[in-house]
Amino acid sequence: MAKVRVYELAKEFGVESKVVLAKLNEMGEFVRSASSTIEAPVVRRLKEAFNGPAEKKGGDRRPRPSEPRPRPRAESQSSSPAPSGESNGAAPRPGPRPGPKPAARSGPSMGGAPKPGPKPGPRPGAGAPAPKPGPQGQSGPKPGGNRPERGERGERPERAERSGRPESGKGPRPGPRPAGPRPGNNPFASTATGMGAPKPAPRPGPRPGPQGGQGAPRPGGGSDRAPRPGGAPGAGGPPRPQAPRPQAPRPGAPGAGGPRPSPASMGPRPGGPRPSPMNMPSSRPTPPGGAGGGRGGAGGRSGGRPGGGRGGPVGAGPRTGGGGGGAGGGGPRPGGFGGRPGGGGRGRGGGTAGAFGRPGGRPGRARKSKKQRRQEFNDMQAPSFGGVKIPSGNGQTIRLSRGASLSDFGDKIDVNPASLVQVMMHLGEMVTATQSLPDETLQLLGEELKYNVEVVSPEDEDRELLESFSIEFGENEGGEESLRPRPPVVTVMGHVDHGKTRLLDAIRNTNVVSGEAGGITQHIGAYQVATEVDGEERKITFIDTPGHEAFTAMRARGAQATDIAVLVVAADDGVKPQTAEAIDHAKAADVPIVVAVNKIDVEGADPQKVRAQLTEYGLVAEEYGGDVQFVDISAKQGTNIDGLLEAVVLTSDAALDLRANPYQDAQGLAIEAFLDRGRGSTATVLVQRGTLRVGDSIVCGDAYGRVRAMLDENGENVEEAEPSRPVQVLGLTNVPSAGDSFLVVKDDRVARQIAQQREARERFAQQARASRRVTMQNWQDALKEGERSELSLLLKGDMSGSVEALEESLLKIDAGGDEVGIRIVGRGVGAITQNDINLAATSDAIIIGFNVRPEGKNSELADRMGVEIRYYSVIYQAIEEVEAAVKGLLKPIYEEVQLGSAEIREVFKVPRIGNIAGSIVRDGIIRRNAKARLIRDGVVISDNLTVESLRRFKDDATEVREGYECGIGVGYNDIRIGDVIETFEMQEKPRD
Ligand SMILES: Nc1nc2c(ncn2[C@@H]2O[C@H](COP(=O)(O)OP(=O)(O)OP(=O)(O)O)[C@@H](O)[C@H]2O)c(=O)[nH]1
Repeated sequence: MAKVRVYELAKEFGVESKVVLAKLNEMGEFVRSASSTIEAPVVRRLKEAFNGPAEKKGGDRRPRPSEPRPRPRAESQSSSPAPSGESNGAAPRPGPRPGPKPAARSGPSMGGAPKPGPKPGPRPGAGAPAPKPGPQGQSGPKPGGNRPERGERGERPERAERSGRPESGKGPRPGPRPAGPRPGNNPFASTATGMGAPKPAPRPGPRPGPQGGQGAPRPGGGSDRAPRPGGAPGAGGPPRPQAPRPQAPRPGAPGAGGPRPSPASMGPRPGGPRPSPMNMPSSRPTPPGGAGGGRGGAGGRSGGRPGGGRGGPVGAGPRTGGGGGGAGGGGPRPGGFGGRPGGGGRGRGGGTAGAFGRPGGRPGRARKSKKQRRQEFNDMQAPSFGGVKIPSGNGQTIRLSRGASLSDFGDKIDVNPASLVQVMMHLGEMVTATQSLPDETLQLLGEELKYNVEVVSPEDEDRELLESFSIEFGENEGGEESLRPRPPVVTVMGHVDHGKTRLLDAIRNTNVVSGEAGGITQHIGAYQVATEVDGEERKITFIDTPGHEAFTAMRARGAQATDIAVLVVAADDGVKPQTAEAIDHAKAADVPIVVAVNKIDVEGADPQKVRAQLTEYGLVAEEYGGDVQFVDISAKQGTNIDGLLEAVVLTSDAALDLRANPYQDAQGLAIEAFLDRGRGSTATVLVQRGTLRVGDSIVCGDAYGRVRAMLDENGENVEEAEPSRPVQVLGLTNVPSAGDSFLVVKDDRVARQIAQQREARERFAQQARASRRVTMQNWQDALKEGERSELSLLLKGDMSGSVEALEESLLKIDAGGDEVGIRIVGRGVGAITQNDINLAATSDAIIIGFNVRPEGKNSELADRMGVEIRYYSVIYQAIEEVEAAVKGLLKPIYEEVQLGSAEIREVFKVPRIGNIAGSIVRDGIIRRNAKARLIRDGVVISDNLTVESLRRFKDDATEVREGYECGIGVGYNDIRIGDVIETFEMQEKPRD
């Protein structure tokens, strides 16, 4: 739903804007003025708030007799239970009910009161019985009938006055507003009654309806009541928007709503109102109530309500007694179906529609605005997905963040996420509204609904964020003339123990230019060295974190810091698995490789063999005609380190054009960062373009601040850092993450705003990840949803013995046969590392930490990545908990549970949708999306059906209860009058 303004809602609810504002306040939504807009979710809650109370209180609310009805709507809600009489009228709607007039009571019998009624509530969905006017009549007879509320709402004060009956008042009409809350099933429910009506005579009189007797208090019915303005629930049911207000009754109008054109044609049925096809607007069956009314003289007329008329008729007709209707028959309610004035008694009133159709009343009055008609048309056109009607798109593009949920999707297209969940079920995917979804799923849903879904990556989002500040990240400013050469940035990769760390140490100590050895005393994550090549001093920057993990982690974040990879291969060991992996990663990043054949000092070392092996990976040495530099070295002995540096420089010159603009504001990447107790946030950044200076305002990830000081790898202060220079920056507000980009902005305010927006984005993303996090607790849900059938664990312990014992015990857990299993995706000794968390995240595993804890900030990392870590120090406790979780994983056993059945009383052909069964619920409830079967003469004609659509009049209903009419679509066209639709659902059966 689109945003609406407060005054529009007020109009819809039939109250003053300040009442809505006050209600919003109560709900914790602070809205400034009547012209402020409200978000769709709030509108829904507000509607519930206005309608809901009515329902619940239904009975009570009745207009208090005495109450004058000041503001009709408002009051209605507050009003106390009106005397019975009033109840009748009460429209379910929110509308304020006019105060019930004392008179109302008269009708006690109608009682709406009587009924247990309590639930007068007009709640729409509920199907509540209530208000239906028509029903009154019928319902009157039926117990259900009592929904006082409706009546109340329905009426508007004025009307009441006119009518002279105070009582009538009750009905404050719900509303004049068209949009009025839909009463759910009820308003028309009465109608339903209508159907019922035909049935055994309704119970006549019994209802205490205030109004006269209508028996039922239902709105519609109440004879006495003054006509309710359109609202009368009774008849017309809830005040539908269109419903005409009751104006004075028009004489001719048949109370009942006059002839209803409706298709329904159920006409034949005696009193019954015709069920209009549920769906069809036009057809609504007449409201029973009306009927009743019809009879009741008075009531009949009441029909006065413009719109209402119809109700009267129908119902009325038939149920005479019932209705007692007289009462009201329809009385006067204006709006409702109630009879139109004239029509009162008669039933058919102006051409109204049938029960399911629009309210009676003169066509003129009921005339809908263009907008309403268009909306209605659109609704009818709305495609049905799995029984849910959702306005489809027109190929519009909607942008969703990577990992968005159905809830996010719903917000973008103004559709309730619950409907999207159903659509996904229809598409064969069980997902929850808040579950983060993969790109393909979002796109699939978009295709189904005819939207072009564009999933935006975090990098794109960040680019857009910066663009909103007119900042471009990642490009050198200016033309060629502003570019200057910059040193290559190198990462050392290779198999375990092949000497990467030793090589980085050796390079540090071989600063050819400075001639210093061991001068570097600090590890800051990267360092720069100088070497002479062809008599020229050339600098090289080394990332001081060996291995391809950091390299790939950085790339995974969209950051590429490395220009050249040095692949270390031990000459005595040759190519190993991680050597191959490193090659793959470097190639994937399109980074040239220089091979350092290490450990040539070791006996048995065979550098040529390494060259030969690597040709299989596409790395062919220059001496063999290839373009890859191989340098034989000994990191341990410091042999040929400068040869390696030279090879790096030459490769850089040959394969790369490393230039950057040093004259712009600095941009680059955070290599590593930590919180220093004395100096605060300390981040090593690699400047990629521009020059970073002390005093610059910078933002790095979600950290920002002003550069207070910069230090190099020797711990010395640096005033400025040019491209490819790594420096440690002090002055950030918090600690950024490795791979975060940094940039200098014009002032602290911009830095803060960018950082805050990034932080908010990350928080949302984190919430999304956390919502899909796999935990011991949500395993059962995951299993039920068919997402997984095994519990994956990663075990970490303080000793290999305890890890083995734990694994052995866990694998012995009897999880219930083959249904559910335990899978150990990894095990190890020592603290929980980043790799453990990565592995657990990618395999949806839970980490079991036995006497160990995450190292460093890995606990936060696990949180961010949605990985649960459970800590134990007693092995039995771990086993017990895992066992409990696994047993819960046992797949549930389902059994069929009957929900209810409905008899088909009319078949409506709806273009493009198929046949809809105009039915009356005979027992239980009919619930949308429930499974169904079609039974004809006791024989199952079709099984495996689904209640794809369920309507009460024009409104979609979630469920419809016994005694009410509804339109049911089961996606099966061979349905006939007299067939029974039986619905059921599969419920989980507890295991023994
Ligand atoms: N003889 C000899 N030993 C070396 C040489 N380079 C490294 N080593 C030894 O090999 C072992 C592993 O060296 P590291 O530098 O830790 O290897 P690494 O690749 O960093 O290992 P990981 O950090 O585990 O991946 C150490 O004992 C080094 O002393 C070398 O050139 N010659």
